[in-house]
Amino acid sequence: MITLEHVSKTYKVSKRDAGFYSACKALFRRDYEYIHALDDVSFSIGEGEMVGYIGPNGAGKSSTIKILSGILTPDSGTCLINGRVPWKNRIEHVKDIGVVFGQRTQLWWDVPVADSFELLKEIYRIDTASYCRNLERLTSMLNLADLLKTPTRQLSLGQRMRCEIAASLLHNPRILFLDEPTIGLDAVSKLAVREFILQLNKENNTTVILTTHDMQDIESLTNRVILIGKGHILLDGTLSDIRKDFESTEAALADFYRSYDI
Ligand SMILES: Nc1ncnc2c1ncn2[C@@H]1O[C@H](COP(=O)(O)OP(=O)(O)OP(=O)(O)O)[C@@H](O)[C@H]1O
Repeated sequence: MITLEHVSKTYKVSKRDAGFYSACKALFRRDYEYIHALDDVSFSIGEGEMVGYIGPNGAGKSSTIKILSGILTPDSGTCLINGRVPWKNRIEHVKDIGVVFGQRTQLWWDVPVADSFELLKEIYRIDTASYCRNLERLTSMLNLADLLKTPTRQLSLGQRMRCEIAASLLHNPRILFLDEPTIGLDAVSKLAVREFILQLNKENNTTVILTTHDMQDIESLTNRVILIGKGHILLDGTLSDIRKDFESTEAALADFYRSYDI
């Protein structure tokens, strides 16, 4: 269903020292630095799988998710999702995927959440019957009834995240990309979000790819983990492959990161 083969991505960023002299110099001559975010990344994920995509800061997780969702084009390599190349068939591809970036919003800041949902209905061209059915189900599962009339800017982080997750699922996607979906949530909201994702996977067989630094998210949601460090895939297995004799997954991961110098 999802295949990524030999994908590499390098960012070219301009660099300059601080200060007026450097700013003037940069007008005439720019220095560039190349950041190899992904280097020969390959994996495949089957329908209905729940996979944790983990690694330290700057490892390349978000870059991978952006490539999988069609936002970013890799420099080399191939990616096929349900037979489509995400960055080439974007319009068709977005109908199949839902994306939640925990640090960004897809809701319009100043309008009530319900209006954002209506806009998404038009953008995704969701027919009215399925929209109403999905909205009703998501409202009850994520406990949104009291939030729908509130403008996004007035929601707490946890409330907003529940609305973000609902927004990403209104069009019934077969694949859900979650990039740190529980960041900053309190314990109750975390549990509610986890429970919801489990239920979604069980009932709809939705494929879920989850990136997070929260090992409890990984432990409770996924049975397969792909570990990336400095743009390379280091491990594709289970949490017990990482954990081995360590007391906690965090300790095992820290040791793993140290041993790979990542
Ligand atoms: N738009 C960009 N321009 C330049 N460099 C970028 C850009 N986006 C990411 N990078 C760099 O690419 C590398 C991988 O970044 P990425 O955001 O994919 O990592 P990540 O694993 O998601 O990190 P985190 O856990 O901190 O979110 C980092 O070194 C980052 O600085």
